[in-house]
Amino acid sequence: MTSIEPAILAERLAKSYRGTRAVVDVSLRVELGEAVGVVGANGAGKTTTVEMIAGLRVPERGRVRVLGLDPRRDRARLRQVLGVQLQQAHLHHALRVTELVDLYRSFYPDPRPTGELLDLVELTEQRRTSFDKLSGGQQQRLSIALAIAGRPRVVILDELTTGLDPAARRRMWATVERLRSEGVSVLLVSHTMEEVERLCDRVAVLDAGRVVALDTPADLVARAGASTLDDAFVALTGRQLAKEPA
Ligand SMILES: Nc1ncnc2c1ncn2[C@@H]1O[C@H](COP(=O)(O)OP(=O)(O)OP(=O)(O)O)[C@@H](O)[C@H]1O
Repeated sequence: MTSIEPAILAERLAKSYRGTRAVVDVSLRVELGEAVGVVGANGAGKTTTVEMIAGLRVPERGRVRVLGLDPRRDRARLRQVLGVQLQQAHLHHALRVTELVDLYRSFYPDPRPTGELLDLVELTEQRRTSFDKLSGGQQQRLSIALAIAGRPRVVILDELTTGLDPAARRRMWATVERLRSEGVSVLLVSHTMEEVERLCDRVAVLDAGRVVALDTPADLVARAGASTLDDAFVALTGRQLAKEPA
């Protein structure tokens, strides 16, 4: 691992599930300290892509490197530098919030303090609540705290704010901005154009398992001859954005 390696390098990834071609050909690169958004309609292949980058799914084709590490060969080292928050957290439901946070902290040599993590995601009041008694948004916020417990250098956030109320969403954005100010590289899957515009340097637009555009938000808008990123998305993919639940 050298310092000149990009944070994330994904080359020509492909993955099918029993005949469904989820990812056909995806390449993307996240430079050190950069935040890249991944947008696309439901089923475009976003989660499958980030799961392959995180080493949670084996690509059928293509190559992934995270800070120069191979997610499969260098699994133990990768765990020390990569934080992953996925759409559905598979956590031990009977454990309390602090127990889960402390369990995750125990995996790392220099974890963030428990109090700081709970504070960042505003779960201090719920610290003694078991995971299965948290609301959906609280579970989501906890999964973000766990993803950053080990001070990762790269984070993958899959639908960071889906299901969060507007105030919680803004706090999550502030958390990502703080990570960025610490030099953390970010790959962020999102359905919210406002979110990627605010948080990301560049945005990859996925459609039917392929990257159809990868550029700064401003250049995507200009290239599509659109006036907003929402409009650019529709022009680039021919699809309406999935509406978030109110
Ligand atoms: N475990 C699985 N088994 C079978 N098919 C799957 C599985 N996971 C995803 N798929 C299919 O692969 C395709 C891509 O799914 P994926 O979850 O990667 O898309 P996505 O862009 O993240 O969608 P969303 O915005 O709805 O989260 C879809 O057609 C989906 O139905």
